[in-house]
Amino acid sequence: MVTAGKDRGEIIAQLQGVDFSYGANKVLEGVDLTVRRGDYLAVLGPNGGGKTTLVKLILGLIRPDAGQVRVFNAPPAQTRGSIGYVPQYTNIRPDFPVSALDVVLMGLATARSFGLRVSSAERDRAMEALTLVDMTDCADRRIGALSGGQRQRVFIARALASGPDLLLMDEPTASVDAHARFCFYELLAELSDRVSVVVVSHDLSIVASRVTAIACVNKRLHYHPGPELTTAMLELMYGGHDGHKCPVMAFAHGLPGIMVPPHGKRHV
Ligand SMILES: Nc1ncnc2c1ncn2[C@@H]1O[C@H](COP(=O)(O)OP(=O)(O)OP(=O)(O)O)[C@@H](O)[C@H]1O
Repeated sequence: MVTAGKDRGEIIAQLQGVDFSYGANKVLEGVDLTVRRGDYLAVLGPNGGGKTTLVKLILGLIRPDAGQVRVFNAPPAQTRGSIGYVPQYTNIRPDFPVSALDVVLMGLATARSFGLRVSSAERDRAMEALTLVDMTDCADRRIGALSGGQRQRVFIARALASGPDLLLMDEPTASVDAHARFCFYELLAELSDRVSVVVVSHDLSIVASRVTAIACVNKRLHYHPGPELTTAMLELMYGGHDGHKCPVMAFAHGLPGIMVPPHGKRHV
């Protein structure tokens, strides 16, 4: 079901020289990004910086004004099945009458006709996906009765059920408390051995998890192939320059797990 054993390092998604505007509002400019098999990439940036727009481009929901987006070297609209997408958390009615397992089975719905009975093989596949996110105990529980963090795991299982090559998540920890968030990031690190992971987040603490790379987006994209936030990245995200540090930069310099080289000693 998942992609363990495939060629680590193979290019899965690639953006080259991408510009995108909503009308007169230029949101992304000259964006280059390569996602490879085995990556666990955190995409950070301020509100309105263009992170969700980047996600939509990779999903092929919108097309760039300039440059190109390729997924497995094809237009993303043709290779959508290779991406498991976990959208930003949306409220679910607590009395919504579907179980966690039903939700995961929905991830297989495109692979079979709606309305057909679920086969035992599909059920096994859905349970396997729930095992990957450590949620088998909750398979029969109502989705609306689960905590925000548990629900997120079920939505990840739904995205994994069809065996994607890339797990793409937009703000998955919005409704998850600090402790559960740490466990959640550990889970993503474990999953990245089987499926490449790209996580859009506002949460700088993700950098202290086992991410393999960071991309900071604020119209332009700054990529760093390691789990460090560089000074250049913080400047891109939050502004400020030597002698006029913004509060986030001052904070980040003292945050355990976040390594910011001294000013004037930049990684990139
Ligand atoms: N459908 C749309 N039509 C017009 N403008 C849009 C649309 N979607 C986003 N924008 C604008 O594009 C810019 C980038 O938005 P985007 O959602 O990509 O940012 P983001 O980094 O994901 O922000 P956030 O962290 O707040 O979710 C913002 O100025 C936003 O107002």
